[in-house]
Amino acid sequence: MAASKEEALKYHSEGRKGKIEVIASKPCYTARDLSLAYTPGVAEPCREIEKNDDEVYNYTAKGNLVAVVSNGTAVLGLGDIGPHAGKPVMEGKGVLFKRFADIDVFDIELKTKDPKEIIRAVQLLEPTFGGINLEDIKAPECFEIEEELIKTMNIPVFHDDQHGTAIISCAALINATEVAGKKLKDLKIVVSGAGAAAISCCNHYVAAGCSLENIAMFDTKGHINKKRTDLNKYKQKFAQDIVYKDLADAMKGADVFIGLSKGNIVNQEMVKRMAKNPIVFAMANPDPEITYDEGIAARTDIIMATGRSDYPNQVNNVLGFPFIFRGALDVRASKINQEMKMAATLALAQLAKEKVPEIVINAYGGKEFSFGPEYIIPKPFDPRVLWYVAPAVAKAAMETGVARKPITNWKAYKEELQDRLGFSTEVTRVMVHKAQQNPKKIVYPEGEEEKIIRAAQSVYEDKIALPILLGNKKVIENKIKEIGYDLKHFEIIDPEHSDKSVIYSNKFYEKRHRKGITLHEAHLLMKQPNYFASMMVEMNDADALVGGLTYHYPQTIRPALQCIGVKEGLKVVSGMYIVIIKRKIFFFADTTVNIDPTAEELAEIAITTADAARAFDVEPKVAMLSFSNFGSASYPQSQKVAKATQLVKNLRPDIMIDGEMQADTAVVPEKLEKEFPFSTLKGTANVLIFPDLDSGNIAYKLFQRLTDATVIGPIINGMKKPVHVIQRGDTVQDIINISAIAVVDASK
Ligand SMILES: NC(=O)C1=CN([C@@H]2O[C@H](COP(=O)(O)OP(=O)(O)OC[C@H]3O[C@@H](n4cnc5c(N)ncnc54)[C@H](OP(=O)(O)O)[C@@H]3O)[C@@H](O)[C@H]2O)C=CC1
Ligand SMILES: CC(=O)C(=O)O
Ligand SMILES: [Mg+2]
Repeated sequence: MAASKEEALKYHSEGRKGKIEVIASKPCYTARDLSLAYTPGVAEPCREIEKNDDEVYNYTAKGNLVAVVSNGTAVLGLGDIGPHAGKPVMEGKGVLFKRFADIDVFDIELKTKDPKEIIRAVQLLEPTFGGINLEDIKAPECFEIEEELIKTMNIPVFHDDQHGTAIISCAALINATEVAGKKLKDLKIVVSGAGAAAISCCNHYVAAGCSLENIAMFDTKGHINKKRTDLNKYKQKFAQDIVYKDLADAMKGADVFIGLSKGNIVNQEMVKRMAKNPIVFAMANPDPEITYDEGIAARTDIIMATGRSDYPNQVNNVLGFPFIFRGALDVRASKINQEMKMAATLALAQLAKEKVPEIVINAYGGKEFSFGPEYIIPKPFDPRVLWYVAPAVAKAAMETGVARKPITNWKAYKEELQDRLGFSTEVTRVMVHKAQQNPKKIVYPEGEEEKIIRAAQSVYEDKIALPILLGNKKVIENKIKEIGYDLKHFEIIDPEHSDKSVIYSNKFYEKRHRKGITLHEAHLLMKQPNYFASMMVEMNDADALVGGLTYHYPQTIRPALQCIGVKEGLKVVSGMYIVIIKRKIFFFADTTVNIDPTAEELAEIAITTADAARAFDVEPKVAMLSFSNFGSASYPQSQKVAKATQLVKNLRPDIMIDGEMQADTAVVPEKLEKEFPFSTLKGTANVLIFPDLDSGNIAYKLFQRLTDATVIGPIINGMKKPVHVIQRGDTVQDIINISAIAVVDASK
C-alpha cells in the first residue's frame, strides 16, 4: 500500500542516512588480513592485472559493479529537479539492483546539463565499472549521450528510462493485446509523452510488430504531426499526416493509451471513448496519467496498468534493469543490443503465462492470480524473473557475438542465479533436491489451515511429498475448492471418524497403560489431530509429521514423544536452528527442548546435531560453548561442557569437536589458532552447542531479531521417527522448507 509522506521521510532519514552503505566483502580484522587487503599483499593482483587487463574481472569488483548515472533532469515524473534531489531515486535504483539481482551499484550524480560533459565523465569511469545504467536524464539529450557512450565504451551502457521501460511495457502490451483478443499490427496506439521513455517504447513496439503509422504521439505542444516545425529527429519519426486536435480527440476509438508524460492528464470521459477492451498503461511516476481506480471505474472491459506497486499490473522498469544487467554482466557483454532487449521482453511476457508458484502468492498477501486482465506482467517480487530474464539476455548476447565470457552450463547458471537471491535458498534447495529423490508421506495435523493447504499443494506439485491433511473433511474440501486446487492432490482424514482410530487408541493404550492412561482416555486422545498424526507415523501410515502452526510447542512435541518416542540409544530429543549469516551456515543446538542437559545429554545433542549438519551436506566442526576457554574458568557449568566434549570424542572420533570454549574462540579461527594451537577444532566452527536452553534460545532469538541472518527451524533431532515443528507466524515457504527437511529425515 502507498506509504504516507511521514513514513517515506522517516524511512530515508532514520538511522544511517539514505538507503545504501558500502560493505567490505573480505575480512579485515587482523594484521594478516591487513597485509592481504592492502600493502604488501594487494600488489600481487595489481601485477597480475598489469600483465593481463582482463584479470581486473578476477581480482576486483568491476565485473559486478554498475554505475547509476544521472544529472537529475527528468527524475520520475517530477521533471528537472537537479542532481541532489534526484539522489534518493538513484540510491533506490541501487537498492533494487542489489535486492533483485545481487548487483553492486555506486550512484553517480553529475552537476551538469551539458551532454558533452556527461559523456566525458562516464567514459572516464570505464575502468571502475562493469556496466553503466543511465537514469532520469531528459530527452533529447539522453539519446545523444547514450548513442555516443555505446559507440565509445567497451562495457554495456543502458538508459533505463528508455529501454527498461520499453522492454517491460512491450511485454505487458504483447500480453494485454492477447487478452484483448487483438493483433499488435492493428493496434491504434495513443502515446502521451515524446521523451526518453515514450520514444524508446514506441520504437520497441514497432520492432515487436506494431505499426509505426498507427502511433499518435503527444508532447507538451500537442499532437506530433507533419505540420510541426519544432520537432527533433526522434520525434519526427513519429510525425503523422493526420492532425489530432488534442489527446481526447486521438483517444476516440483508440485500442491503447500509453502514458509516459505527467500525472492526471487523462480523464474518465477520454477512456470511455476508447475502443472495446481498451489497454491503458498510465506509467508516469509517482502519479499516473489516470489513476488505476478511475480507469477501472470508467470501463469494465479495461486492461489497466500503472507504474505503481500498490495496484495490479505494475509496469515499471524495476522488472527489467536488474535482470538485464545480470545477464549482460554474466557473459561480460560489451553492449546490450536490440536482440538482448527483445529476448528480455519475450521472456517476461512468457513468464506471466506460467502458473504462479506459492512463494509469489505468499509474497503478495496470499491472493491467487493468474494470466488475465489483472495479471499481464510478472510481479517484481517473483524470484523467477531473475532466472527467466537473465539467461534469455545472456543467450541473446552469445548468439549476437557481444558476449566475451560465454556460459556453457545453463543448468549450473540457473542454480547460480538462484543462489544469488540468498544462501538460505541454496540450503533449502539442497533439502528439496534430496527430498525429491525419495518423496514420502507427510501428515499435517492442522489440515484445515489455509497455509497448510497451500504448502501441501506446493509439496505435492514439486514432488517433495504426498500430503495427508487431518481435520473435518467438508471444511478442508471446501477450502481446497475455494483456493482452486485439485482435491485429488490431497489425502484427507478426519480423526473423529477414521476407521484407524480404534487401532491407534489400542496401540497407544498398550504403550501408556502403565503411565496412567485408560483405554477410554486413549480413545478420546485419538480424536485430537496431534495424537492421531503421531500414531499414524508410529504405525507407518505416514512417514513424517509436520505440525505446530496453531499450537504451543509442547502441544505438538508431547504427543509425538508419547506415541513415537526418542531414537534407540538416545535419551533426549533436541531442537536445532540453522542460522545463515553473511553466506556462512551455522547449526545452533539445543535451542528449544532441554532446559539443563547433563554432560551425557549434551554429548548426545552434539552428536545428533553434527549428524544433522551432514544431512545438509555440511561437514560439521563442533564447538562446545561455555563462558570458559579450555579450563580458564573452572566451575561446574564449564566442567559439564568439558566432560560432554570428551564423551563425544570417545564415542564419535569421526566428528571434529572441541571445547569448552567461548563463542568468539569458536568463530574467530585466528583466535583459536593463536591462543589454543592444541585445539582439535580447526577453522571456524559451524555447529555451536550451547550449554543449556537459556543460552541456546537467547542466542538464536538475538540473531533472528538483531541481525540480517536467515534463521530456519526449529528442526527436531533425535526423534525415533520424523516429527517437525512449525511455528505460529510461519509462512507457506517456511512450511514447505520444514516439509522437505522432514522427508529427508524420513529417508535416513
Ligand atoms: N513506469 C516506468 O517504468 C517508467 C515511467 N516513466 C515515466 O515517464 C515519464 C517521462 O519520463 P522520461 O521519458 O524519462 O522523461 P522526459 O523528460 O525525457 O520526457 C517527458 C516527456 O513528457 C512530455 N510531457 C510532459 N508533460 C506533458 C503533458 N502534459 N502532455 C503531453 N506530454 C507531456 C514532454 O514533452 P516535451 O517533449 O514537449 O517536453 C516529454 O516529451 C515520467 O513520468 C516518468 O516517471 C519513465 C520511465 C519508466
Ligand atoms: C521508473 C522510472 O525509472 C521513472 O519513473 O523514471
Ligand atoms: Mg527513471
